Formats: sequence, structure tokens, C-alpha cells
Amino acid sequence: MNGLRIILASQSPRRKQLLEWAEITFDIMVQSTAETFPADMPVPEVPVHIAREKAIAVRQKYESLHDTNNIIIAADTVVVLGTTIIGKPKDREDAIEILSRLSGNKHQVITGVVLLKGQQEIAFADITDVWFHPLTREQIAFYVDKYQPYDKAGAYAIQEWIGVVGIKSIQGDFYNVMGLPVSRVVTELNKLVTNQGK
Ligand SMILES: Cc1cn([C@H]2C[C@H](O)[C@@H](COP(=O)(O)OP(=O)(O)OP(=O)(O)O)O2)c(=O)[nH]c1=O
Repeated sequence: MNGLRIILASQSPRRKQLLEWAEITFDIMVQSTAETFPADMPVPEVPVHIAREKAIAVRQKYESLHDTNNIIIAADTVVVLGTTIIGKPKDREDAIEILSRLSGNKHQVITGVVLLKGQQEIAFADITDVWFHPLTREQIAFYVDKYQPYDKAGAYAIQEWIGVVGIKSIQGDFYNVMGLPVSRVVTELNKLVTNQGK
């Protein structure tokens, strides 16, 4: 992109695949973070806060990323049921319990995205509403045992069997649920490229 180097600050294979599908050329650089947030932080701000931590951690780790020829992209996806943030399941029992709560209900998937270029920052959150069909205990146990969704926020992946048979409808960006609202990311990247040098 016009001599700019794009860095994806994520170890998520889904985010890598989504940026590849968008025909973006990029490198991956990662630094783990605590992924913590203040207890009183409003829920929609949480994934942006965590994404910012991921982006800054990578920028701090690699000195060369401070200059304005680099754009760092980081993201964080959370599932929100009512006012409760549901992260990744701790174990099998937790995954089954989470999916039992999502079954037959609507929840939100919020992905926070932060792009850093020198001192410039673009940060936003994208929200997708997801409605699950009622799921049987057998369906939930089958999914958890076969697909092991322990690295997925909300204990499921929309791009897997449970999304194919268990999701009634969504409102918003499908790819946002997978972990990155790619079309918005491309729009924001283009803005940073247009502002090059600033
Ligand atoms: C809800 C949902 C989540 N997910 C994934 C997207 C994210 O990878 C993951 C949420 O965890 P995140 O903490 O957002 O990301 P990550 O730990 O996988 O990667 P990194 O922090 O290095 O960027 O859940 C799906 O793949 N499909 C889905 O339907």
C-alpha cells in the first residue's frame, strides 16, 4: 500500500485469513497482553481498550514500528449477553454453560479495532446482533466436543457447524463476528494511506 507496511498485531488465524481475503499485504507481529479492563468501563468501550493494548504492546516491542511508514492493526472480539461480557470458555463445562445461555437468545458480538500510524490513531467498535435457534443439550455437547471452541469468544465460531445450523439470523457484518470487520478496516486503512506524511 503506497510504500506503507501493514502489521497485523494478532495471532488469530481468522483475522489473518480475513485480511488475506481483502487482498491486503501484511506481516504479523505479536506481543501478548493482559487483556484486562477497568471494572466500571462501559461494555462497548472494552474491546477497543483491549485492542489498543495489543497494538501498543507490539509498537513498544518493535522499535522500528514507531515511524509513520508502518500501520499497526489490532482487534479484540467480545460476546455480550444483556450487559455481561462473555469471553473465551475456561473449560468444557464453561463452554456448555455459555452456549446454553446463548441458545434461543439474541446477543451482540463487538469487535474493537485500533489502527496506529506514528502518532495517529483510528479506533472504532463494530457491533453485530446474533440470534441463536434454541439448541438441544446434545447439539451443544456435540459441538463443544468436536470443535473444541476454547479459543473463541462466546464458545462458538459462526463459520463452523454451529453457525451453519444453530444461527437463525444476524444483523450487521458477518466478518465482524469472525473477528474483524474487514470492510470498515479497509475503509479506515485507505484514510490513513490518503493522509500519508501527516
Ligand atoms: C464469536 C466468534 C469469535 N471468533 C474468534 C475471533 C477471535 O479470534 C476470538 C476472540 O478472541 P480475541 O481475544 O479477540 O482474539 P485472539 O486471542 O484469537 O487473537 P489476538 O488477541 O492475538 O488478536 O474468537 C470466531 O472465530 N468466530 C466467532 O463466531
